[in-house]
Amino acid sequence: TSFIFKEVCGYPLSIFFIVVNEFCERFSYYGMRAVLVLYFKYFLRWDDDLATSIYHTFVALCYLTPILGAIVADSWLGKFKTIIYLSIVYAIGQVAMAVSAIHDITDTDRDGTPDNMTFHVVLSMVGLFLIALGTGGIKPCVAAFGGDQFSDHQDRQRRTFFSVFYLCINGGSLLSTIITPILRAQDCGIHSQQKCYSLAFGVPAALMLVALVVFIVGSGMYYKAEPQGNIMLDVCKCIGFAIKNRYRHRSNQYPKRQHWMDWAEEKYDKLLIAQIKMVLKVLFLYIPLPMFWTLFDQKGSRWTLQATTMNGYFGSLVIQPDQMQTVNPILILTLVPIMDSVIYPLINKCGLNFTPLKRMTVGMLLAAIAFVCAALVQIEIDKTLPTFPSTSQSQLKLLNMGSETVTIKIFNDFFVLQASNEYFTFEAGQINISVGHPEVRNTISLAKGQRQTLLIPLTITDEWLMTDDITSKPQEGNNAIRFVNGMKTAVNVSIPAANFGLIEPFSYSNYSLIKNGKVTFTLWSGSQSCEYSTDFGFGSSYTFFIPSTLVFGPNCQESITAAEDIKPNSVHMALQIPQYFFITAGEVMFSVTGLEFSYSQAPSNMKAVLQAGWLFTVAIGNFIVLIVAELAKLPKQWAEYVLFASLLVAVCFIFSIMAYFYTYIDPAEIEAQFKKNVNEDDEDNKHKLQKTERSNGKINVTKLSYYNMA
Ligand SMILES: CC(C)C[C@H](NC(=O)[C@@H](N)Cc1ccccc1)C(=O)O
Repeated sequence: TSFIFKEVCGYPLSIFFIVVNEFCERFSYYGMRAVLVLYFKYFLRWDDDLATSIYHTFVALCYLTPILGAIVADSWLGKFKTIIYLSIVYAIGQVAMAVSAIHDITDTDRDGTPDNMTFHVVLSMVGLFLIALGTGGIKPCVAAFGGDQFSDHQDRQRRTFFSVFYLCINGGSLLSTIITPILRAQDCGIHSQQKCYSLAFGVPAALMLVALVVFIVGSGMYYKAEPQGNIMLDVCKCIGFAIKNRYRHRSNQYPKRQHWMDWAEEKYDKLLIAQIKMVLKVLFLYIPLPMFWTLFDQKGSRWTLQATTMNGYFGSLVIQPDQMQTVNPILILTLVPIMDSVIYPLINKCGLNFTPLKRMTVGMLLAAIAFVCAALVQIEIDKTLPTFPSTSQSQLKLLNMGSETVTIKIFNDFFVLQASNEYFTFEAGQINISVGHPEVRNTISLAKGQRQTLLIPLTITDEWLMTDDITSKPQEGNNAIRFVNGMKTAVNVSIPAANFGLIEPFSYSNYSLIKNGKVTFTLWSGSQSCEYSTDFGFGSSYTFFIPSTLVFGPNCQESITAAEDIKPNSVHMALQIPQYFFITAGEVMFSVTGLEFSYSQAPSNMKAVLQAGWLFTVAIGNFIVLIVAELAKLPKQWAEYVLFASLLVAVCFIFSIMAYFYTYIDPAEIEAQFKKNVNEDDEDNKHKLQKTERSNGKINVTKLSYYNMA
């Protein structure tokens, strides 16, 4: 097809539209993905399990649909039309998501909650399906279409294009993962104000429309390779025939052929057979690759959970656990240019031939190192975690509600205390406790696997109270807070974000979860009030004791005491930076290189198919996470990290052997030779034909017997 070819600094101008399109599309995808789980949980009101499994199913689907997109592009519509049509599907999906998040549509009683949840669920599921189809479908086409814009001699420019392409992916995703959570946190609505998920989905929808428009604007400048018929069907038929024919001629009387695909020669074109051999060689090499993605994609799950047990204060800035993920695109934006302009040229200067497959091997090793770092950080975190009772044990803490210290005897140990900050561990069952002079004895029952606090009343002869305490670290960096009222009157405790309710005399409240930062509690007793302020870190639990001697007035800061049930997270989130650094350096070497490798090694009519094969390794990697995590169930998280690192090192070893035997090819060159062969149909020339292969990244000329050209 005809097109206007314009070049800027040696690069086709058309790629400008392609990279801008990718930037907007990735903004749209990652922006929507960033708030998806919260939308499931808080808007659709699904539980954590359902929300997580639908989320992962959606992500997996996004990496399975590239196969569909590639088949449509390579065999029917061509990449250009496939991108346009599927982008429209994609944009409709994003708009459906935005509409599904407008609570006012079904909020007939105007109480702020949707009244017909089925409408919202169905619309959002349809939306997600369309998005998965769209994003997955266009993904292999956009990268391959970009690669198509370069001519055969523009190898260096094409490599740079793939790096810039990767930068755009990460620029778009970085911006959107910062922006959409902010949009979600706004209040909006017609009849009542609710969290603005519709805006958080609406902006990605708008960006997808921008992506589509930008892509269409560049239309006249693209080189559009024509689709060459239903290539996938031909490939399947050809492979099927080769297998059948080989089986039919299994007896020793038939001479062996060099490659099992050569058994298709009777019926199929030699060029097609050669192209299938090229693709199969690369696909075989892909077998170990999903393991890299298995580790890589745990950034969003395991590493984020790890961050929830860490301290996120960076000076006055507080980083939320899920925000740590933005370190990845930030590092990509810095590492890709450094690698391309400093590290790789430096390695070249040292005379080392750092081939794509060697880069990918190093990338895998770096990812394994990242997991070793994650294990080391986990060991540090584990040291700071509380030791909870085993299933046969119980832990007990004492809180004296009186103003005088009392002597307490448990078995033969004496304690003189107001309150004990530490838990004492016992075998579960009954224990005898004596308190004060004259001694008041009591037998208390300790529950198995529980933490409890014994509240010793003001008058020790009164009934003793036992509270059930928290037995796990509060999730997502929250702090679990409760109050014990030692006063003779009921007290109401509140903060803007939570109300502990009315706490009866000599009684206690339930735990409430509150965020980190400075919190001011207001205590009310009748018309009297006072304020108590304190600072919270991440993941702590406190029992605040209101003594009988408390005087209501401007403040009650001095009187209230805090017992630390669980210490705040003390290992700093900055310690995750090394693991992010290694996984991202690994990603640059593995993923950016792999993207380009998949393009350069694919025959012209199967470029998108190999891109889809590459993305398929991502989908398999995600499934492995689910399977290994489910099967291994290691008691210690650090051990699971070490297991994943070891698996990747083992896989990397296998991959390096496979890579050693891989011969780089130039598909365009081979195809050209074939075509020349057919055109000339000259016996003499045929014998002269030699195969141009790239061995260890350098072009060398060898016999082309493998591809059976002669
Ligand atoms: C997995 C994909 C093949 C590669 C690519 N992803 C990335 O480049 C990630 N670094 C982007 C990212 C952004 C924010 C949080 C985590 C990851 C892609 O999406 O095409």
